[in-house]
Amino acid sequence: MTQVDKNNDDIAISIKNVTQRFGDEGSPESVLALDNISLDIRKGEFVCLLGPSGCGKSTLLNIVGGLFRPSSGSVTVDGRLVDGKPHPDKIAFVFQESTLFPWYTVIENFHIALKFQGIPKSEWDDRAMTALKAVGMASFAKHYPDQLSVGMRQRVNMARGICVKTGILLMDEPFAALDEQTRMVLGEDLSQLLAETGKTIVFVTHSLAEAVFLSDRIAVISARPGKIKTIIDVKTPHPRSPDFMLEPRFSELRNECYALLRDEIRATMALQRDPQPTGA
Ligand SMILES: Nc1ncnc2c1ncn2[C@@H]1O[C@H](COP(=O)(O)OP(=O)(O)OP(=O)(O)O)[C@@H](O)[C@H]1O
Repeated sequence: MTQVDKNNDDIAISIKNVTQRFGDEGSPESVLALDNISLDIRKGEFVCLLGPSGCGKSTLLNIVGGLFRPSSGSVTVDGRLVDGKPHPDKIAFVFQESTLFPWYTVIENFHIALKFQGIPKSEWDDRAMTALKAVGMASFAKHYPDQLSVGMRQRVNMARGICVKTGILLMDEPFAALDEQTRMVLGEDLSQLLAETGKTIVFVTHSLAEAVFLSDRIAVISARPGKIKTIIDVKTPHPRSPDFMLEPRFSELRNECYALLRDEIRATMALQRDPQPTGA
């Protein structure tokens, strides 16, 4: 399914007919990971990529982030072609594992990211402390990463992604290693930060509840080769409070996502049991 927004000024990321094949077509190791994906993401929008394991969510995120070039199709960010090169002035990443440098303190880790972005030194502390306060970690600025719990490290990691002045944040299962309560609190923090900063966020998750709680739109992706199966509009403004999860609409959307995914998960399991011989 193609989702195209007609108002180009409003579009932060435009993904057009992106197909990704790993390995040479016809060779035994060839994998068609993404098949003709098109999606326009508006400025300030929060879009989740939701789909079964191996459907190509991370591959798509990495192509959008310029970590590599797709086999065919294109991605533009603010109208500029992302040509297999990272654009650290426009796009920041937050990964599942904390990517903090262990030999620097929390605040020094922020300084490095801000320096890399060319932000004047006079702004570093203000920016870092504002972001750390937003995730309740200001009193840990002088700690080293290994003095923090996994959840605390990931809060810092998220705050660092937010404090840099890119308009776009790509988040690949940033809460996957965390317990459910911490995930919920960080989800609330993220919804608040989204409302305050107006960043465009593309977020990969396996959690249906997380997808519904955070997203403006959920792109449900089919089993490999990944295609957009449907787009679900959530239509509740940010910031969202935990009360949103008690609304009947929340359960309805969650159930809708599950109904859409169930067959895809079965298809993935069948593919894993009985892999296609070549090129699938
Ligand atoms: N560098 C690579 N070389 C070869 N195949 C790859 C490469 N990266 C990904 N793949 C394959 O492409 C497919 C999609 O992988 P990807 O990691 O994007 O899926 P995903 O939806 O993010 O999975 P998960 O939810 O399990 O993290 C998988 O079959 C994977 O094995």
